[in-house]
Amino acid sequence: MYFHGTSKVNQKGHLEIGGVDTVELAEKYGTPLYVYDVELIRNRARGFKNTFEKLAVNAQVAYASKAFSSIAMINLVNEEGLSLDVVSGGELYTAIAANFPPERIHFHGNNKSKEELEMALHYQIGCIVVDNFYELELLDQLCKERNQNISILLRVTPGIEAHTHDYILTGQEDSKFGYDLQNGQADIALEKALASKYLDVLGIHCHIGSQIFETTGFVLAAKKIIQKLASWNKRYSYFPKVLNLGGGFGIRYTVDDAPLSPSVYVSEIIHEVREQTSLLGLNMPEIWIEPGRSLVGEAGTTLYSVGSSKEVPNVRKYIAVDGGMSDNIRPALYEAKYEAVLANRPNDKVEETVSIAGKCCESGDMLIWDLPLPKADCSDILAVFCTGAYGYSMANNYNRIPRPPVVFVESGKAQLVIKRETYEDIIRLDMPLIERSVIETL
Ligand SMILES: Cc1ncc(COP(=O)(O)O)c(C=O)c1O
Ligand SMILES: N[C@@H](CCCC[NH3+])C(=O)O
Repeated sequence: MYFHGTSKVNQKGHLEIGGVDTVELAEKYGTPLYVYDVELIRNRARGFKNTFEKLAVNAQVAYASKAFSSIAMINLVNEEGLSLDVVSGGELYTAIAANFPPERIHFHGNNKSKEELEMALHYQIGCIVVDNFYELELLDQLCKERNQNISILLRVTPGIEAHTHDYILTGQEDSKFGYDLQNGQADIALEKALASKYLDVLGIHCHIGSQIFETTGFVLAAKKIIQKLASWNKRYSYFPKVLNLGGGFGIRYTVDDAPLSPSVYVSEIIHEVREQTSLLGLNMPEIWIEPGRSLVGEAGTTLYSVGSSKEVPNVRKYIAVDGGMSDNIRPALYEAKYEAVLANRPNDKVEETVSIAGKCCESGDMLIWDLPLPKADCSDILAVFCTGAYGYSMANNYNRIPRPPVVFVESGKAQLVIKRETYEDIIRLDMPLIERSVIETL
């Protein structure tokens, strides 16, 4: 069994994370429960930052908070001196509520609303990553009304097909995101942005996709963009201060995944940018990246209580847990694979192969197919590894299931950072049906 970060088997024979016994965590906070290994997150953050420092490159590492956003998480990101990428008013609101310095916030999104852009202007955030012509005009107009300037990055799609699941590809030509680098759209966007009195074009952004295991896509994207920058330099006398190459660095969910270390991704990208810029006689821009999954994914473990089971003779055995697609929709959405152990006896001999079902009323609510396990029953706790990214952040209330709490563990201490939702929370926004005669017409 592969253990991430500080996870190990302790003297009681239980799974321990961050020096805390997970069986005790399950007893204290109940299940399902998301547990985050804070030391692992810190080490990843430092791994990215230190590589840039060693290579003497001006850089910003921005945590893509869509992977997991909460006030404590944003506090941790701030403690580690990272910047922050937000993609909605809700993520921005969380960052502001966590007292994150607005000047280190970058705002993404392919359809930011007027209200969201106004919010970003109000808080004077570091930059807005402009995605399309509609946004460019809207932002320019809002800045004019407020007589305010804002820094922007232009998001381009470099026409790269990274090797990953189709649903998490973003850098290809046929994508809803960004200005196409090759068909002239990006040139027009730059002309328009440079002509604006209010928009300061700080740089260019691209993000080619997620859960990527090779450097080829990043390197190719960097090369294509720098070649375009050379032509923009000649044509518009414009050269960006910043080149943001996005996130997408892959992690190890299962034995089949072989991610590179942060230092390899970063060094190869920097190598290419240095080579291309010096070849074309250009300055070295500041390099920004936006890791999400690679900072928090492996740090998260979900603890579930084992419940019912069902044997389909000669086919398979289902074991159901007290969560499912409501706290982890990735298997249903992307056929994502996970590994798991029994937290209360991870070293016990494997006796059978079972499939882990969730409790939602949906046949597709399966968390793991064909998992080798000891014979498990309702006295067992199942620990599913690597659920830290896009787990809580994509959790939902399907079947009106309350979302689980989140606990941070570090150096033998546990802290509840998101409470368990209650049934009252579930009906909080509901309004009763009222007499037709008293309903006001619009
Ligand atoms: C623009 C942008 N930046 C960063 C990320 C973070 O990606 P990941 O979590 O794969 O590092 C995403 C998500 O894919 C994204 O869309
Ligand atoms: N939510 C996706 C990745 C999308 C990343 C955001 N562009 C996942 O769980 O893998």
